[in-house]
Amino acid sequence: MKAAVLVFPGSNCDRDMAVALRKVGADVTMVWHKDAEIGDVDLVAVPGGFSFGDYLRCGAIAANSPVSQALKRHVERGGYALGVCNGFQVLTETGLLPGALMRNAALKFVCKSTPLTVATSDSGFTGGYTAGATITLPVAHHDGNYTAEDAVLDQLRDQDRIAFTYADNFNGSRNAIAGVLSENRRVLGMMPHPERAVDAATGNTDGLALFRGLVQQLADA
Ligand SMILES: NC(=O)CC[C@H](N)C(=O)O
Repeated sequence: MKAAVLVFPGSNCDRDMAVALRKVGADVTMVWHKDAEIGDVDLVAVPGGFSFGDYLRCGAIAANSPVSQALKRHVERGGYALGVCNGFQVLTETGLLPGALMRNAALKFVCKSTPLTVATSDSGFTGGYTAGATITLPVAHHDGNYTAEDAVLDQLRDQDRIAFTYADNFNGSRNAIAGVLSENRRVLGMMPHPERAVDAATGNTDGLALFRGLVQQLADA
């Protein structure tokens, strides 16, 4: 699998993402946000962090970086994209995923490990999990409160595009949504951090199945 990890001023999970991808054998290139081309890759990962200091709205300025136009072209070509935390915020701000991430219900930054339900295993990202399984992943955000209009929520449910839900909906997300898929199921945005859960040395490997599943999916394609 060839992967690119985008890097914005203020990204802080870009290297963790690269480590996780390399762990499952990916050939990883880091791409600075001013680059207008990403190159021919299978996956573009948009990492977590505080791009542009979270000014304006989380992810809003990054969504207007030159590299985000290249990201859109990659997705239009049918490429895979994974946005984690700030990356999920960037994907909603670019319009590549529906909805928005608002301030957490308690208006506090939350940093902890939290249980999630795998809502669908029908995607390249979630195929390595069993639907309905509970996994635990770290979260670290202040704007993770997912919202969308009722019609969008209905569509996400009817099209089986909710990837993960919070078992304990600590941030107030509508329908406890922690991650959503695009219509072609090749773009995933999620607030929890699978890339921080890929090594037993750090106490959790529940994120590994996501990266392994993607490699498997690409190998089978
Ligand atoms: N870890 C992250 O990517 C955090 C995203 C964003 N800065 C927030 O706090 O909501």
